[in-house]
Amino acid sequence: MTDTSPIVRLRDIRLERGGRAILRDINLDVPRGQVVAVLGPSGSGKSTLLSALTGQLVPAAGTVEVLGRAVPRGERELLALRRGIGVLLQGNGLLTDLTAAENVGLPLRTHTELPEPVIRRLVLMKLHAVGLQAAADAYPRELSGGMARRVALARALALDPPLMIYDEPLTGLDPIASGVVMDLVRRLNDTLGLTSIVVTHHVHETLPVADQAIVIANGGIVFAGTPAELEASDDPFVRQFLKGEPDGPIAFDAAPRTPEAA
Ligand SMILES: Nc1ncnc2c1ncn2[C@@H]1O[C@H](COP(=O)(O)OP(=O)(O)OP(=O)(O)O)[C@@H](O)[C@H]1O
Repeated sequence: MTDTSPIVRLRDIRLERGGRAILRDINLDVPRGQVVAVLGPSGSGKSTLLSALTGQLVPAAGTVEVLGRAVPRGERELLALRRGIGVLLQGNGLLTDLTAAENVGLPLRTHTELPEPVIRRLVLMKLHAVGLQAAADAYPRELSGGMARRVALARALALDPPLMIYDEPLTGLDPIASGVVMDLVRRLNDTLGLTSIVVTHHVHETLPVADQAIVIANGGIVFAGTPAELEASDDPFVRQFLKGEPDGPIAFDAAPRTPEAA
């Protein structure tokens, strides 16, 4: 039977950093199979939200369920959960003295006891999935920014996680490389049966491949809906964010300012 429960479920979440509430009253369901864009101005708390999904940040209030279970506290259980979450971080995180293939093979060598020929085969499959099989023996410095991002993506996919999290996947990429990466995010999501959460402020590159979008601002979710609904919204928060205007209901420094957020 197909599991129709949300792959991520947040209920009444409050997230604090340094004793200050960054996000409050967050409720969110991420349905399986979707690409969900998490948008918001710099400093609004997008990365903070992600850290609650991976168990790096324990909420001050509320519940977080990922992959059908409450995010655990224990180190061993957290490691098991994280094997089911592929994370592509902003800086790629590729090891410079390893080839593309060795970078992609790293999670397989660290977390499985698969024999070397099987690992080699899996690595080539992952590189093929991102269109870079021919670059297997190249070092990161020999790759363009877009290619390096795709190698990092192949590595995030190495353990076949059902949930992919992308934190600003387009940072530093030109428009063509950005298009290639976002197309890949969508295609891999659909062909591998994944769910993808894409945190970004690259709204116009991300919305075309997203099923749902949420906008975070002023310490909460100010919009949740489809990209078409987002574009059509006349909510002042949404309009200000989409137009990138400094004046409006979103505080310029994006720090929560209301008394209850203190
Ligand atoms: N370790 C920390 N201690 C204290 N405050 C923090 C910490 N990390 C982040 N913050 C604060 O939390 C707020 C949200 O930061 P966060 O990185 O989640 O925002 P973001 O939306 O991901 O921003 P960006 O788009 O710039 O990456 C910011 O005001 C930031 O200064």
